[in-house]
Amino acid sequence: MASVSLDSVTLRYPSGTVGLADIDLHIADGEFVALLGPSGSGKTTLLRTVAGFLTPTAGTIRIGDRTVAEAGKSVPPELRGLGMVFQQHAVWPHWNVGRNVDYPLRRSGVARRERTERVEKALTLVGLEDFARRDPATLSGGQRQRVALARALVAEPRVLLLDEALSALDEPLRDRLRIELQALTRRMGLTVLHVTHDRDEALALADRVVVLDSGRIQQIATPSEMLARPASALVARFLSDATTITGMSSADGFAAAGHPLIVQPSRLEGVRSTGSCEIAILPEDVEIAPASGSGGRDAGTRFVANEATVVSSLFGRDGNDVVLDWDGLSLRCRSRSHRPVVGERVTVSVARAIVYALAPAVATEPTLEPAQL
Ligand SMILES: Nc1ncnc2c1ncn2[C@@H]1O[C@H](COP(=O)(O)OP(=O)(O)OP(=O)(O)O)[C@@H](O)[C@H]1O
Repeated sequence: MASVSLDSVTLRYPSGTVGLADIDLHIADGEFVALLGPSGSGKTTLLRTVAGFLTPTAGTIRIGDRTVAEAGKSVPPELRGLGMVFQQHAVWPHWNVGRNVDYPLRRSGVARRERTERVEKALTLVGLEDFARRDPATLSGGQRQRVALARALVAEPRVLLLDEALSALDEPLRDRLRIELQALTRRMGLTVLHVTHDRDEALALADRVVVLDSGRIQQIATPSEMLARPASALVARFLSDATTITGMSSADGFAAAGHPLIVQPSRLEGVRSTGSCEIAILPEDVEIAPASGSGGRDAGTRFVANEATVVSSLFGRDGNDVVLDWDGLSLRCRSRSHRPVVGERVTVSVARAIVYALAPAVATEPTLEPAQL
């Protein structure tokens, strides 16, 4: 097994698009790292650069103590000692399962007897020990993906690269394979780099999660750290469906720009300077309760500043996923006790908000319509 290090890696496509910008990432030997990020953020580009299908424009990549990419030098993928599994089960239909798994060993000229043993061992690892003679066409999606995994593992890779490897599978099969994948890779002590667009999957499997945006690393952290302390408003939005809003921070707390939201100082975390800023409110930090009376605009005249209208209310195992329209602000909350109905008026209070500094260019002056929450 081996570590993977990227130092100042930049990749610019011939079209001029920046795929990766100044990436510094060190994956320890035996670590499971998940790459997350919005569509087009550079996840696949990063994985393919580590794999050797793309050559960085600048920077260095090391696998173990070997430099595999640096200015003017790129070791081809087949010589990097990697195993790879992609979203589409790349299993050759005209070969039986055993032959599919045997392929990397035949290609590297491993002797027949050793190949037989290793194929058997790899199929046993993924729970397909009786499937060597099966025609891939007779397998389920999950079984075909296990064949792909066995073929990646048979060559005893130093690092396993997974590109949306479970994404084409339906639940609950996907859930089962997630469990198997973690058990297997931890037992083998494999270094894993796993690209996924599934936030829960990344958080569930990884020792550390990397969030990318526009080819840049936004945050590297353990799943629990990242959930509790997202490094930017973007990470909070992307990872936790946080609501973000700009405004002014002062000793009196936060006052939103053009919105009645006020958050008391004791409920603010993060950057504590005064001036223009952005806050992120996680869904679990919004508290709602049925509004008293008819709520909202009293007889069409009095505006009740901390009341909102329920736009949607989805049932969830960990609480109801509720979206509110609060004076034009779409606010997402997770309500454990109360499942409101669409159109209902509720009172809103914010238990915690995380403050982020704003770049001066995008700072906005607040229009204050204070409401004490
Ligand atoms: N071959 C290419 N030529 C030019 N630009 C490319 C190429 N491949 C990707 N890009 C661009 O590089 C950026 C990163 O793309 P990439 O496929 O790595 O994103 P991603 O995070 O994997 O996205 P998704 O989740 O949609 O698969 C995007 O702006 C994309 O349009």
